[in-house]
Amino acid sequence: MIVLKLGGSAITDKERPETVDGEALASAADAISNALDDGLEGLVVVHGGGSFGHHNASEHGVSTTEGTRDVAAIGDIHGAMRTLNGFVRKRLLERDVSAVPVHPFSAAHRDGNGRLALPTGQVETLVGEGFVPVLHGDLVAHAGAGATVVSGDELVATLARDLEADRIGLCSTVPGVLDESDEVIDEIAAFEDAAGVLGESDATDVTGGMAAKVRALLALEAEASIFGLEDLEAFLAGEEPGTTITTVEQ
Ligand SMILES: Nc1ncnc2c1ncn2[C@@H]1O[C@H](COP(=O)(O)OP(=O)(O)OP(=O)(O)O)[C@@H](O)[C@H]1O
Ligand SMILES: C=C(C)CCOP(=O)(O)O
Repeated sequence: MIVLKLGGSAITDKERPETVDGEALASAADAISNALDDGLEGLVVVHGGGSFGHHNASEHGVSTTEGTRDVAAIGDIHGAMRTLNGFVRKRLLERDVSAVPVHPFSAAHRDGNGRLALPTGQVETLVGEGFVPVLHGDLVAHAGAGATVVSGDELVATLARDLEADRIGLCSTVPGVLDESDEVIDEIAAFEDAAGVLGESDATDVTGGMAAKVRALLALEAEASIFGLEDLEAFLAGEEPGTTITTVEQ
């Protein structure tokens, strides 16, 4: 089982609100379709927001911890992510990938401590039936806070754990985690290894950018890779491009 996140910053045009990067999304869809044609089985796709979702959430003052009870704001933020989900699935369907939507707002929630609960039975069953579920960063019901943002990275972490993923890939707009000289760091085994260079996103981003990504992946038992779009095909073929987030015995 592979859990793959298509970073919002990789598949959208960050400079323009609610604009897909058509070429980038097409190339991601090509890589996925080719890998399935080559025999890959068991793929779950999660995509982030990029120029969708983040600015809507930011305008409404909503983040992973600051919630809203304003139904118009919820419609706006969730609606933007559904729109992007439609674009992603369309590009996959055009290439005969059996992509189906799974919207976290309808299934997941956070408890009063902000802990995420995401049922994964439907995702597992869909994969078993030959589908490619396509989830997305979203809003979720949050006890005591209304609705808060859940990032695609958090969804990846939960799915990877519950579905016992063999491989986890985060395809972003950068070729990996970069050091002070903008060189890709091959391996990160502890947050301290890269704490000095881990920052937020350059774009409007309510979910914490690269630092949050590395933190979420370090908590997992399986190894994960962070890489750029140009390495998606290699990752799906079994290679470990970009930065590998290694696991520590727990
Ligand atoms: N050390 C670092 N190495 C690489 N990128 C970094 C680093 N520190 C901060 N960043 C920022 O993190 C961004 C990647 O995180 P971001 O959350 O934007 O990615 P994404 O998952 O592709 O997008 P989204 O969150 O919209 O789904 C990079 O574009 C860069 O601006
Ligand atoms: C901003 C929203 C609603 C989702 C963000 O998901 P992410 O881009 O994976 O952090």
